[in-house]
Amino acid sequence: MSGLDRVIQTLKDVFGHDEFRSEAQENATRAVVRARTCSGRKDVYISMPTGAGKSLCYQLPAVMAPGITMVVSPLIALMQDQLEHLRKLNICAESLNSKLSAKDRKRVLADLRSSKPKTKLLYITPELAATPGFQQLLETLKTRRLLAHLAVDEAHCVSQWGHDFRPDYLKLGSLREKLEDIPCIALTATATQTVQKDIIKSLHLQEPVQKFKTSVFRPNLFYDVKYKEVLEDPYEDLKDFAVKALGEEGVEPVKAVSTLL
Ligand SMILES: Nc1ncnc2c1ncn2[C@@H]1O[C@H](COP(=O)(O)OP(=O)(O)OP(=O)(O)O)[C@@H](O)[C@H]1O
Repeated sequence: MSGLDRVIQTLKDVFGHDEFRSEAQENATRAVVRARTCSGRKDVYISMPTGAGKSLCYQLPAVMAPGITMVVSPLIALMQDQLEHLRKLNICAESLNSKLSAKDRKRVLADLRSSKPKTKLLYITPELAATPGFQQLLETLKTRRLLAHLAVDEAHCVSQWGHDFRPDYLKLGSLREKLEDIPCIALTATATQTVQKDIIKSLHLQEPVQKFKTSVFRPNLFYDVKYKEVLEDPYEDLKDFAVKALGEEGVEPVKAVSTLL
């Protein structure tokens, strides 16, 4: 089966989606798949709004590739969400973080040190990435040619111009230097040109970087201000709005309610 067909097959069989959500999602995913197999043009930068399906762009290639994809994520809660999602799909995903029990840590490390690790995606915090113990583990994985990709989620945390600057993200530059042969994928939902430049520089993404960007404009989100002083009955007005939103065709109730928050 050709590489392209395998992408669609994996999308359907493993992730349960009939099609890609957008052209950008498809192009970015295919670029990450190709990054391991062709020389040159390896690193990928993905900027798409929240909920656009950025995670699939590294998770699908991770499933297709032999070896382990390492994912840097800034929050343990975010990691947990991803782990739950992947495990429901029967994808072997693990994490190493400060909240892990000693027993689980031992189990994860034993798998990583085994001759054929089952782990396909390993989620780590930027703090852990910088520790000597982890660097040693990484070196071993690299020597054994077990590293497929390095994905950096919420990559804008690397930039002091971004809204979520995390000093530990800066240490990822030296991690990247040690893994310069491994394709790197930087993902963010919020990146201005300045932040984009910072990400590319700090993570030592190799030029020419392949960039996939979609507009952050979200047509389903809007702000509306009503002064309750001029409303006859503000609660009745809010109730009417909620009922209308919940009843709107094609709008899922949860999304409609979140509009009210
Ligand atoms: N091709 C697809 N078809 C249908 N659903 C999809 C597709 N790709 C992703 N999704 C779903 O879209 C939702 C959002 O995906 P995801 O969490 O990857 O978004 P994101 O862009 O990473 O958002 P964030 O910026 O919050 O990390 C998930 O429930 C995911 O399963």
